[in-house]
Amino acid sequence: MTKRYGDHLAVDDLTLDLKPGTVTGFLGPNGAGKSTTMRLILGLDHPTSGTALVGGVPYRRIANPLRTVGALLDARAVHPGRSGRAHLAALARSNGIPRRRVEEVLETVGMAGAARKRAGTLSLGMSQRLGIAAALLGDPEVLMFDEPVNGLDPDGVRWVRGFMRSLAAEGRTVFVSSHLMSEMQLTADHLVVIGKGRLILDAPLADVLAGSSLTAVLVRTPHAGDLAALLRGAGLTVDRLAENELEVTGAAVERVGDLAYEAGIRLHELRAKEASLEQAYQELTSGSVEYGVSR
Ligand SMILES: Nc1ncnc2c1ncn2[C@@H]1O[C@H](COP(=O)(O)OP(=O)(O)OP(=O)(O)O)[C@@H](O)[C@H]1O
Repeated sequence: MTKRYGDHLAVDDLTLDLKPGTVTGFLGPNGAGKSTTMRLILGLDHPTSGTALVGGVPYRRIANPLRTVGALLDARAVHPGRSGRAHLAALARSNGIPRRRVEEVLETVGMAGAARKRAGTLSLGMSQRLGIAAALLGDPEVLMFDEPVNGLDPDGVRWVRGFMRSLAAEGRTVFVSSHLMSEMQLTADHLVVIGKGRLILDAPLADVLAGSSLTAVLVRTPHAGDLAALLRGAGLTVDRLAENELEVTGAAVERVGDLAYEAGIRLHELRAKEASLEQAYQELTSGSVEYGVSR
């Protein structure tokens, strides 16, 4: 899809395929086009060119959309004078969803006790929970959340994380945007990164972390000199951190272990030191075009 506002390209020739059974984390700097992409998928805005399909169908053609796609874009977009329960009941009625489902989702998100409060008086965290409840109402196969942990306390953050994982484990397609790299590292299986509306990266989380130049293998051995020479000979980059400690880049932990074993070099420690997603993300979005699109 492409979305142009005047001469500003908010989404620039973006192609994505979101898979069931997966939490796809959607990352990008402010103004990158994440919310716009979600709005385009939900038919809240029209792409300038291209299409978004949900299960092969444009959102606007889905008969009971809440039963197919649940979304939380803006937790405060609820009538402030209505109770959480009344809000959910209205949504259920207009989408042919049985009334008992309202109590179920209130229970699921842990706000049954606050269901009578007017939406306008809820804390941001409780509003987020109400928004998640609304997204779940139709028991949809596809769930989209724009910054769902925004405003949540640590307990709430942990709850959302576990919840996203369990939705994906049930085979649902979960698409979630966030600014919190550390959070995505714990939540997502797959990452999509955009910058200035363009796709920068579309890859499994594990590949992103492994591909970062900051990912290294740490080795402790009484024969650090011999091992360093051996690994350099095999084309790897080796830093000697201490008398008996090396940091190796350019190979996975298995390769380093195998090379040492074959040369009969005793190891006292061998472990992968993963780059944090934060670091990998910074490498990716540092603005250089040479990162381009990679899969
Ligand atoms: N209705 C609109 N009219 C004009 N410009 C818009 C409109 N909606 C979004 N934009 C612009 O499109 C770009 C992408 O905005 P969008 O909200 O999708 O980014 P985002 O990645 O969600 O950002 P954030 O992380 O800050 O929420 C921004 O430059 C924004 O100003």
